[in-house]
Amino acid sequence: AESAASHNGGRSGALSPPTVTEELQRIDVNPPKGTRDFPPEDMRLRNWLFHNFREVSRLFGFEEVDFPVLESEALFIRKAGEEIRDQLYCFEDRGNRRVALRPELTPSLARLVIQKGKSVPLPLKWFAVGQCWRYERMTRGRRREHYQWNMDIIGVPEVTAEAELISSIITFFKRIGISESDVGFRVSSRKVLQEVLRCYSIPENLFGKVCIIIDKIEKLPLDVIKNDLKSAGISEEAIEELLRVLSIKSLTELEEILGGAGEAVADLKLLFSLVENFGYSDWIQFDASVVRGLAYYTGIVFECFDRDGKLRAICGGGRYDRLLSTFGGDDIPACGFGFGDAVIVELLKEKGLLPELDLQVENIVCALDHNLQGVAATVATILRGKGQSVDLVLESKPLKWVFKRAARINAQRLILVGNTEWQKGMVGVKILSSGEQYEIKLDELE
Ligand SMILES: Nc1ccc(Br)nc1
Repeated sequence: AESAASHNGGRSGALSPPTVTEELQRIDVNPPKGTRDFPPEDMRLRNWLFHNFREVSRLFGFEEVDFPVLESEALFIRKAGEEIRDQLYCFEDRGNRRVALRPELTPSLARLVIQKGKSVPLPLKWFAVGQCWRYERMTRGRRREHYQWNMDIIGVPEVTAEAELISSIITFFKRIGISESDVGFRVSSRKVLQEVLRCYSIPENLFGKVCIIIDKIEKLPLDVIKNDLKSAGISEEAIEELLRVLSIKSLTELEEILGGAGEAVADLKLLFSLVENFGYSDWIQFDASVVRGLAYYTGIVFECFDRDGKLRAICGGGRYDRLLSTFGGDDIPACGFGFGDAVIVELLKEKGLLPELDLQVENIVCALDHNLQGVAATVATILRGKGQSVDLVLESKPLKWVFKRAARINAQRLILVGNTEWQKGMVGVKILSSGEQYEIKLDELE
């Protein structure tokens, strides 16, 4: 009954035929809305992308870290009106804890740095590649998950850290064939806004909220921005000055307006000179309107854009010197960036730079007679022991089927185990690209 049951769809007990509804009850085979599967060809591209993320991180001496995709919701509750908060994928677990699927990696990194405390001497150069989530109403049909590459330097107050991070991103672009004619960095500092707000005695605790409002300046009508700033308690005069400063397009002009004594101008001048030392001046430009949409940035901020203007920001980051102390940690300076796995693929498609990543198996091994299946497995084990990939044919199949599979998996070599050859301790080898074939002793196979 048991074996028969296994043949009627695994239903135990009476051998009644499946009812119509049971047969029609096929699960939804698509992934949840806004999420992606990675079948082999997509997984090869993702692995190629992540390999380049990790290779650049290694070249810059960064250590890989990771955190749970599920975090306490409290890590992401900030009161500055950020989109990331509005779209938090959060819920109450069975222990009545408020938890969230992480929307970004930086708060988790800050948590781990505080947890490690003095046991991890500064500076820290950590990187992570992790899936991040948002719950957005599907009306906009956007994704709800993406993978982010994050690089963070913890414990360095100087802008040499930001220069290093920008250099690492440019190194990544160069590795995959993207040049300064394809993309650029818009760079500014939140200290520009801070110095304006201070001139108008606007309290520091409004700083984050003002930045989040201004970050939407390209997406919302100007009068909405002005109303939001007014509602946040910013005077009309201060609003006019803020908007004037945000339209500045050169450091020289910025210095004329803010004066040369402030940190904003000093930081930006030093950053641009450091980036020039790397030979990367053509990659970056000052743009006072760059503020980024995360409340915790306190200094240099940057984002990378495609010069054709067809895509959303490719990556972005900046300095966040107060984040650790807001979590109750020491006052440790930090900066970092996030680089998503989706826009970069759109850019590579646009530029015809997607890599050719075919499956490649070195050997397909097949027993010509069923009684030689064990020998075929031994041949596979020997080859694998030599570091060679082997697709072992696991069933009795006609040779035509084997050749068809060999072509589909792009095998380089067909190893045939047949009685005639095996009597002599030999196996048959066929090089599938040239058609060359020969017999060889098993212990000479390499
Ligand atoms: N933060 C975030 C998370 C997930 C996606 Br898709 N985009 C942005």
